[in-house]
Amino acid sequence: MSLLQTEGLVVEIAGITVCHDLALQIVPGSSWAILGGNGAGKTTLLHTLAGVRLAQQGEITIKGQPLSAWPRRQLAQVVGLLAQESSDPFPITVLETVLIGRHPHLDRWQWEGEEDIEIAQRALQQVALEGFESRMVDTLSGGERHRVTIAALMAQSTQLLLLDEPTNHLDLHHQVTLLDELKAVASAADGALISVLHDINLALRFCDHALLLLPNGVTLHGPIDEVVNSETLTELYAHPVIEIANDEQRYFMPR
Ligand SMILES: Nc1ncnc2c1ncn2[C@@H]1O[C@H](COP(=O)(O)OP(=O)(O)OP(=O)(O)O)[C@@H](O)[C@H]1O
Repeated sequence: MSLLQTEGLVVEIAGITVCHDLALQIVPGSSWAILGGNGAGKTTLLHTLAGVRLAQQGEITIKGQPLSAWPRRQLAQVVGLLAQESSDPFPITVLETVLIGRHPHLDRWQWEGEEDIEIAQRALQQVALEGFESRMVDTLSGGERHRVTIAALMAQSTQLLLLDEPTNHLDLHHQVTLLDELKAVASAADGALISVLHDINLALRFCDHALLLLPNGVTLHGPIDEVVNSETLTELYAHPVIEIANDEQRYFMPR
């Protein structure tokens, strides 16, 4: 069964059609990239798939059940969203922040238990922040803060991971290792990932499928090796893109 499916999906925002009549099928084990220029509507689409905003038309189903029929708490046990920016309205430690990821798994008045703390600590190890548990998040660097947010998502233990620019603020090493870790988390849950990415070469490395958001709601989706090439990328970014290949991998660069 698909983890996520869309039928006839129409998403619009601010007079822009993000997608028109989109039929997607996201199955366990797959890793999707959403690609498009600035303002194409990648975040808007991701938020629509997460149930944070409503589509103009069409159906979204999660594990065979309409998205709108999922109670919020149960949905948060299956679908996790890594938003582009996080805010810290009050003083909070790293461990407390990661434990927020456990809330969908707790009853309304239940405190986090030993197992939740172990899960949170494991997530901090996965983002290479062990030892940071009692640090206040407002003292962290941008990259460290972002890794805490990723750890909270990992601790949420969902099958479907929706990632909005997961490599923001991360250096080259952490881009690669954290995408590896996120893939491993999804794989261990027999799940899938959908990532908004601006780096085509990271998308080729970590994703097996791609959804391209072209102008006027036109979309192109399928196996990444079939839909990503210099012609489609040149159209997507309205900028000439060239391909360079070796025996193992294709790379794309702006001309
Ligand atoms: N709350 C809002 N009110 C009005 N317009 C909005 C709002 N949110 C987004 N938009 C507009 O909708 C369009 C799509 O925004 P979105 O953030 O989904 O694009 P994106 O593809 O993720 O962009 P980027 O690559 O720059 O992050 C943009 O033109 C944006 O200005």
